[in-house]
Amino acid sequence: MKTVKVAAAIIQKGNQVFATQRGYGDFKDGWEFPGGKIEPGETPEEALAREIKEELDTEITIRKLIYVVEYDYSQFHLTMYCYLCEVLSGRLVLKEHEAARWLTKDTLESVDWLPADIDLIGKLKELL
Ligand SMILES: Nc1nc2c([nH]c(=O)n2[C@H]2C[C@H](O)[C@@H](COP(=O)(O)OP(=O)(O)OP(=O)(O)O)O2)c(=O)[nH]1
Ligand SMILES: [Mg+2]
Repeated sequence: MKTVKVAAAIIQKGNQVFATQRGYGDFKDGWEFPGGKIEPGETPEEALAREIKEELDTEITIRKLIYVVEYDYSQFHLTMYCYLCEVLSGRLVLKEHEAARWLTKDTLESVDWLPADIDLIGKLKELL
């Protein structure tokens, strides 16, 4: 099966993290952490900075890798590097997503996460 490598940003502000709702494609309306596919020649961190600029018009500070998701979708295997980040500059403008929410430990499960994110959400609950 094909492996898709993705970098995702868990943008943290105090005890909250920034979740976004997909605005198009196969997983439309599902909730995720912003980010996207790592292109050939890019490090995961480079891909992440580029994706967050494209998707949210925001510069981030990437703090650390906190989790690597490995998940089998029917069409591909997903490897997703998840980084704790902070906003450096910019206003988190939704260029591609249809909605966004700041979630706390207590509201983390109030949105409909993509299937691959479920284990990560459990881990985040411990962390927040
Ligand atoms: N960004 C992101 N993608 C996720 C998450 N969970 C999850 O299963 N995915 C899947 C959905 C997609 O199949 C893939 C990442 O794709 P993406 O659509 O964000 O990639 P991209 O920004 O490069 O967009 P595109 O140009 O391919 O449309 O990973 C998540 O939390 N964040
Ligand atoms: Mg994306």
